[in-house]
Amino acid sequence: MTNPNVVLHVADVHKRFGGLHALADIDLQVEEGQTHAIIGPNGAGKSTLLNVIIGKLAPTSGTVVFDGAILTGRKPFEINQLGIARVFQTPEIFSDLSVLHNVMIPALAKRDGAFKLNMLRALDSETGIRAEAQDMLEDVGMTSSRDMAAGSLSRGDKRRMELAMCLIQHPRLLLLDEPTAGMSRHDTNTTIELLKKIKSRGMTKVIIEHDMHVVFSLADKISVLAQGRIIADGTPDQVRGNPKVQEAYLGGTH
Ligand SMILES: Nc1ncnc2c1ncn2[C@@H]1O[C@H](COP(=O)(O)OP(=O)(O)OP(=O)(O)O)[C@@H](O)[C@H]1O
Repeated sequence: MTNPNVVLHVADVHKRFGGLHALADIDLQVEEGQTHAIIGPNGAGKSTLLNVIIGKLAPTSGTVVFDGAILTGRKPFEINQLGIARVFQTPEIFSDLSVLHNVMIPALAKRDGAFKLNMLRALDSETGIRAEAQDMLEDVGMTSSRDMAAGSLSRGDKRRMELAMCLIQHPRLLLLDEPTAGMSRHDTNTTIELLKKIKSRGMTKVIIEHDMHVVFSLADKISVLAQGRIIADGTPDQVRGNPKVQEAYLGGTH
């Protein structure tokens, strides 16, 4: 039976790269308001799965349904417009522009349907979006960096800025690809607190993460991928106690 709380359903998805079966038989159901972590060893298929969800890769077979709409076959910007935003492993930012302007651009692009070069000229006249971008920067604790060139930020601050760039789009589903990669323990803990704050507002999140401290601090549900298949699925306690997971992942080098 279909669970009415499921907002994202990856149904029977396969992805082949030539002879490599990178995703096999993937069935993933993400419930509204939950933080769903996808973990697994290197090469398990996590990024491939995320890329299938956001429309960057077409599955070989199977479908992805978000909030009743079939995503399969749609372009990444169309999927973004339906309410899915992604925080990348490597932030995509405009290095020469200020932090504030970087946060304004996704809001303008969403409003106008696509990014246009003349947006850069119009940035200062967009007072409403400017005020909202300032609020987002306050949320991620970056008000004092507002006028700095984005390229001069530390790695941790770039990632926090990118989170503000996603939040300003008011996504229904936020996809996070290793949000704390390369961060110090202090920045990691700040990011965990920030993501908990977002969760308390009811935003649904799918998170790929290698750091088990982050996963177990944030996740309501965990799906474990190994060699392209989901080998376990459940609450953190269920997954932690699953011998298959311990063998494939937790007991390994991670
Ligand atoms: N575009 C591609 N063409 C061919 N093979 C690919 C492509 N993208 C990924 N693969 C292969 O698919 C498998 C899954 O890769 P993927 O990057 O999804 O794993 P991952 O779980 O995200 O790994 P990591 O934790 O190292 O980022 C790997 O064997 C990888 O080499």
